[in-house]
Amino acid sequence: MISIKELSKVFHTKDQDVQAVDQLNLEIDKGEIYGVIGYSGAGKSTFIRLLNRLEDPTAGSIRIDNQDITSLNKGKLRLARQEIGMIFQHFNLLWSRTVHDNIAFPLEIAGMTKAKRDKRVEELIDLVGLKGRGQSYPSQLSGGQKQRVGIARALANNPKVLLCDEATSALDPETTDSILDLLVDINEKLGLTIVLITHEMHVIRKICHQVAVMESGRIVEQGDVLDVFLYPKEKVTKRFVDQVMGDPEREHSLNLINDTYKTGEILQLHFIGENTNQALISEISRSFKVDVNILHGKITQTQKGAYGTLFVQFAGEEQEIKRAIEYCRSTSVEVEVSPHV
Ligand SMILES: Nc1ncnc2c1ncn2[C@@H]1O[C@H](COP(=O)(O)OP(=O)(O)OP(=O)(O)O)[C@@H](O)[C@H]1O
Repeated sequence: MISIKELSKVFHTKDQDVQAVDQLNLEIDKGEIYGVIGYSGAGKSTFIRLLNRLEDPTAGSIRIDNQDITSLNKGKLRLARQEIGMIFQHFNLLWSRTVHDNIAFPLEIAGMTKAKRDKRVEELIDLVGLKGRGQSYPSQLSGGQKQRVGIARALANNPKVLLCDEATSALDPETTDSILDLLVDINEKLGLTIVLITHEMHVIRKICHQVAVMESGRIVEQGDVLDVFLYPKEKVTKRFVDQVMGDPEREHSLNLINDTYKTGEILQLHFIGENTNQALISEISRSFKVDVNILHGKITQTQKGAYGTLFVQFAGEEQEIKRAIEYCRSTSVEVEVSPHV
C-alpha cells in the first residue's frame, strides 16, 4: 500500500545542514495501523509531512497505492492529497467556521454540491460521535471533540490513508483513549490504512499493529507490535517499552517474595500472544493438587494479543508441583522456575 525507498530530507539552514530523515525504507500494508515512535528531534514530523508532500524530499521515493507521490506535479498532487487525510496535534481547525463548515471545507474544495455536502457532513458527524454539535464553533468544544472534528474533516473525501501527527499529544489520558478507540473503530469499519507518529508507547500498545522506532532520521527497529514489545533489540526501543511495561517494584517484590515464600516453587510465567490468559491458573489448580498464589505481575493488551509476566507460587506435594510445571511448559506460556532478580 505504502512503499518508501531511501527517503531523505535535508534542511539547509544558515548555520548548518540538518539531515532530518536519512535513507528511510518502509513498507506499510493496506488496512494496517502503523506507528512510528521516536524522541523529540528523531525526524517523525518531517517523515509524516513527506508522505503527503507538505515537505518535498531531498532524495528517495514514496509510492502510495501504486502512485509515485514524489514525482507528482502540483495539479496531480492536489488530487492525490484527497486520498490522504491528515490530523494534527493542535487540530488546525478554522476557528471562524462551525463544526459543520469545517468538515464541509475539503468537500467544497473538491467541488461537491451543497446538497451532497450536507448529507456527507451529517454522516461524518455521526461517525465521529458529534451528533447535535454541527452548529458549534471550535472554541465551544473540548480538546477531544476538536480532534473528532479534525478526524471527520480528514475523512471527508474518503481517503485511503489517514496520517496522524501526534494526534493525542495535547489530550488528557482519558480523552486520548477515546480518540484512540475511535481510530481503531474507523480502521475496522472503513479498512483505512493509518500511519501515526507519536512519542508515547501507550499509543503504540493500544492501537498499532506494526511499529517502527526512529532515531536520528533513521528507522532503527521495526516489526509486529507484540514482537517489538517482547524482544526489543535497541536501547532506545527498550526505553520505550519500559514506558509501558517498566516495573520499578520488580527487584523489591522479588526479594520480598523470596524471603516470604519458602515452600513450594516460585515461578515466573511469561504470557505471549492472543491465546494466553489467566485461565491457565484456574486450570492448574483444578487439574493438579496444587495451590496457586499470584504474587506479583502485570498483563497488558495490544492489538496483537495479551502479554506480560506473572510471578506465582505453586504449593503442595513435590511430585504434583513437578507435574503442574510440566503442564505449564506444554502451553504457549514461557516458564522460569525460581527466577532471580
Ligand atoms: N523547517 C526546518 N528547518 C530546519 N530544520 C528543521 C526543520 N524542521 C525540522 N528540522 C530539524 O529536523 C530534525 C527533525 O525534526 P522533526 O520535527 O522532524 O523531529 P520530531 O521527531 O518530529 O520531533 P518533535 O516531536 O520535537 O517535533 C530536528 O533536528 C529539527 O530541528
